[in-house]
Amino acid sequence: MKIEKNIEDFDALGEDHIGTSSNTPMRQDAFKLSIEEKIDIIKDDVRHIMETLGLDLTDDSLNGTPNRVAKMFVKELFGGLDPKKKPSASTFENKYKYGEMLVEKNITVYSTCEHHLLPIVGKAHIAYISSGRVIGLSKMNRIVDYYAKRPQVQERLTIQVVKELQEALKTQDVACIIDAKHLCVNSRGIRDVESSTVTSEFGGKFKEEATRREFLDYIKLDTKF
Ligand SMILES: Nc1nc2c(ncn2[C@@H]2O[C@H](COP(=O)(O)OP(=O)(O)OP(=O)(O)O)[C@@H](O)[C@H]2O)c(=O)[nH]1
Ligand SMILES: [Zn+2]
Repeated sequence: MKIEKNIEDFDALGEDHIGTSSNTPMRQDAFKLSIEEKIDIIKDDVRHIMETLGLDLTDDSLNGTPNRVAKMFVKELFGGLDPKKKPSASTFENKYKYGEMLVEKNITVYSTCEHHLLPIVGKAHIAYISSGRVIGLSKMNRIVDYYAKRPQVQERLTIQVVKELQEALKTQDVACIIDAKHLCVNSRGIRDVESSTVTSEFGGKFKEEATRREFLDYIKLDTKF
């Protein structure tokens, strides 16, 4: 396949440039195939995996699985690789002059670990201090969901959420903490059911102890899954 860089598509993905640590590593021909073409190719790949495992795909319970999995990958679990799905982060003027921290906590995170393609399930907590703009509350949940719907490592997801909000809100004063369970740790390998992973990214004023403490006090990090 011809490799061509399509800068517009990458910009729409929210990636300023390809290959830096906080960007999702993408092939340069990532946008050459349509959604339908991707589903068609992945369907055959899933069928191949299942047949290699020895499964009889003429069984009426297994017959639809390759197509089902392909659709789920492209449209659901990894839908955040499609720049068209990027939520519009509508912001408004801070007319009410609200000057304190705003915290959106317990945002549900469903993502997929890029090392094992197993679920990451947890909660994200976001805080920002307005520099003149405010953002619709649901947009923060949508931004988390968009970046979560990719093969991910939790560190990158945390940073991507903060960068997106910093850009939308035109301020560095944004923070995100994610507390999540990785099924690759909980259900296989070391099989530690209890452990979870906490990641954080603190921008601007959140680098200061008092501001960071206020955020942590609001969320109390008592997340239950
Ligand atoms: N830093 C980081 N590591 C992750 C994340 N999700 C999964 N991992 C780790 O990625 C590592 C991959 O290590 P490998 O040794 O190549 O994989 P593996 O042989 O399956 O390792 P085990 O899980 O220890 O059985 C594992 O230690 C996972 O726990 C994440 O979001 N961040
Ligand atoms: Zn994993």
